[in-house]
Amino acid sequence: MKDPLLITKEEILKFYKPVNPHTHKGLQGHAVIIAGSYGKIGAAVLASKSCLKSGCGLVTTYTPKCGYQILQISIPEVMVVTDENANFITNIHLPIQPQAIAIGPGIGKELGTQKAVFEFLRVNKTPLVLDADALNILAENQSWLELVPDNTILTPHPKELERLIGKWNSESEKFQKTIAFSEKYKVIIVMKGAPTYIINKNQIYENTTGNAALATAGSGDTLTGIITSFLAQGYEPKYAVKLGVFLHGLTADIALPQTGYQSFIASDIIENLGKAFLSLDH
Ligand SMILES: NC(=O)C1=CN([C@@H]2O[C@H](COP(=O)(O)OP(=O)(O)OC[C@H]3O[C@@H](n4cnc5c(N)ncnc54)[C@H](OP(=O)(O)O)[C@@H]3O)[C@@H](O)[C@H]2O)[C@@H](O)CC1
Ligand SMILES: Nc1ncnc2c1ncn2[C@@H]1O[C@H](COP(=O)(O)OP(=O)(O)O)[C@@H](O)[C@H]1O
Ligand SMILES: [Mg+2]
Repeated sequence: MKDPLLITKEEILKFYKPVNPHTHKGLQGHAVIIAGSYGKIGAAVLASKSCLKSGCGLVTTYTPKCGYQILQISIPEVMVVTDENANFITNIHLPIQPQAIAIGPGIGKELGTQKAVFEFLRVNKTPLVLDADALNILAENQSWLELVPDNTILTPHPKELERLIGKWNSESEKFQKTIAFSEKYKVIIVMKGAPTYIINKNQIYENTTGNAALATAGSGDTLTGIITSFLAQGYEPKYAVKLGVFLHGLTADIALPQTGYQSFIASDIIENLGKAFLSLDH
């Protein structure tokens, strides 16, 4: 295994694009977040808000009917399209053509949702981020991975990774299996953890930001929103993923002196995105 390349501010600044003063929301990208089910609409809220707060021009969230008011009231800037089902997603129909789509946070594994994910993957050609239950559904239906576009970004935590690639007996076996999976399906894998690694075929990158404050519910959901935002803004997947992982971790490093480890919650990631961006501009 090659030594990982470090994701540092210096590396990020090689491809980071400051916002063009003449841009408008139509140029800043339109992202769709497919997320949520009864009791887990918070995952949709966190992913959608972090997507908007990372510079995406327009965000549409696709969620079951029970998420409609929650989303409209908690984030008025986000547009909402609802599924025909009240409590979970059963049939994904998007009335728009976005530049990037994320699917998975909080969607659950109901049979109807599994079928909707299959139908979606069968027709979708848009750059994609797969997280949480979308990964769990794919782990149980591995042949569907053939439907995933090249350079799709997968963001498993260790348990989700294990469901996808099987158990490992050592760290080096974990990397070997993840590299093999990335090569087989031509996907980019964010191996979330402390630290987070990015596996892009046989390239390995190690993130240098973040701390244990991120060990809190919904912090992965916000990472999904952030990466999807950069994909929608036109960053190539290999750059969207590095910028997303780096800034996500940086929010926790910035917040730590104020929040300590214990009182930091996923909403603090979103709250500190502004300072994280500003630190790239200086
Ligand atoms: N507010 C909302 O709406 C929220 C909604 N959410 C949504 O809920 C859904 C279920 O997601 P989930 O990740 O909680 O459940 P699941 O996939 O069974 O994994 C849990 C198991 O994995 C392991 N594990 C995890 N991390 C690990 C690590 N770093 N290192 C090592 N092990 C680790 C750990 O296993 P253990 O150590 O306990 O054996 C743990 O028990 C999903 O759709 C998500 O988006 C959540 O985002 C929360 C906020
Ligand atoms: N101890 C830690 N140090 C650094 N980052 C961490 C730590 N614990 C968790 N994280 C980060 O927090 C996020 C957790 O993601 P995930 O488990 O999917 O959360 P959720 O599903 O609740 O949103 C990942 O980005 C992971 O790297
Ligand atoms: Mg998660």
